[in-house]
Amino acid sequence: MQLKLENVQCGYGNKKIIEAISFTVESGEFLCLLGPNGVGKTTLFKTILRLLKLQSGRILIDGENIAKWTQQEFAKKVGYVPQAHASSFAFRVLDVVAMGRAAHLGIWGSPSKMDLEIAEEAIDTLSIGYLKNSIYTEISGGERQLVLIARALAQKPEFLIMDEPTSNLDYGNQIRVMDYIATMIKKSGLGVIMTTHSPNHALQYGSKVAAISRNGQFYIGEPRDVITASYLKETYHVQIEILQSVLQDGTQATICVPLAKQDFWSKITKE
Ligand SMILES: Nc1ncnc2c1ncn2[C@@H]1O[C@H](COP(=O)(O)OP(=O)(O)OP(=O)(O)O)[C@@H](O)[C@H]1O
Repeated sequence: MQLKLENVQCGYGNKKIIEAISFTVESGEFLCLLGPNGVGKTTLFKTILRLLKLQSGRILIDGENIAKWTQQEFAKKVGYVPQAHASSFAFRVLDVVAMGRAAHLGIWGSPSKMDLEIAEEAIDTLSIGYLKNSIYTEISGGERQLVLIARALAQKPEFLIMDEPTSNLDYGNQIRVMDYIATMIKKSGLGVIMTTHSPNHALQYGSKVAAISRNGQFYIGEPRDVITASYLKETYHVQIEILQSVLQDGTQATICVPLAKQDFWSKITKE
C-alpha cells in the first residue's frame, strides 16, 4: 500500500497550522515524524484520518483520492493509535481492544468469537493479559497506551498511524513496543507513521524521518541526514552531540546525547 500526501495544508477552520506538505510512505516503511510541541503533528494525523477537513491538497491511498471513502473503507486499511487519553467510558479492556474489529463488522454486527480471539491475541502480544478484565478508566496511563496499541493491532490494518505511542511507557515497554512494531513492519509489510519526541527512537528504528521545524519548514529523508546536531539545536534550543557507536553485536548505531552540564549539582552545592 502507498499513502501519498500532495501539498497538504491543514488546520482548524481558517487557521492554517501546516502548509504544503508532500511525502509518500509505502508498506514496509517506518516513517518517524519529529517536531517541537504545538507544531502540528497531531493536526496532520487528524487530517489524514479525516477527523479534520483538508484545507487544500490531496491524500491518496494507492493512487485513489480518499476524500470520498467511507470511514469503514478507510479503517480497513489504516489503524490509529491516538495519544493515551483518559476515557470517561468504563469499558472492559477486552471490549476496548475488540472495538478495533469494528471496521470488519456489519453495521449492526457485534464481535464474533473470531473477533474476540483476534483481540485476545493482540492483548497477549503486548503482554497485558493481566488487564483483560480490568476497567479501562481504572488502569494507568502507560497501560492505557498499551491497550490502544492492542486495539489498533486487532484492527489488522495495512497501515498504522501512531501518535507518540511510547510517551507514557516505562523504559522496558518502550523498547518492547518499538521492537514489536519494527518486527511487524519487516514480517508483514505493515507501513507505519509515528510521531515521537525521542530522536533516538527515530534514529534506531525509522527507515525515514520527517521533521517539521518551528518555522514550518519540512524535511524528509534518511534518519541520519535529517537528525543532525544543527537540526536538534535549532528545533529544541539545546546542545546535543550525535555519536557513532559499534554495539556488542557489531552493528553500527547513531545516538543523540544531550550535553548536560556534568558539574551541575556540584555547582549548586557550592553556591
Ligand atoms: N481544536 C483546535 N482548534 C484550534 N487550534 C488548535 C486545536 N487543537 C490544536 N490547535 C492548535 O494547533 C497547533 C498544533 O497542535 P498539535 O496538537 O497538532 O501539535 P503537535 O505538534 O501534535 O504538538 P505536541 O507535540 O505537543 O503533541 C497548536 O498551536 C494548537 O494550539
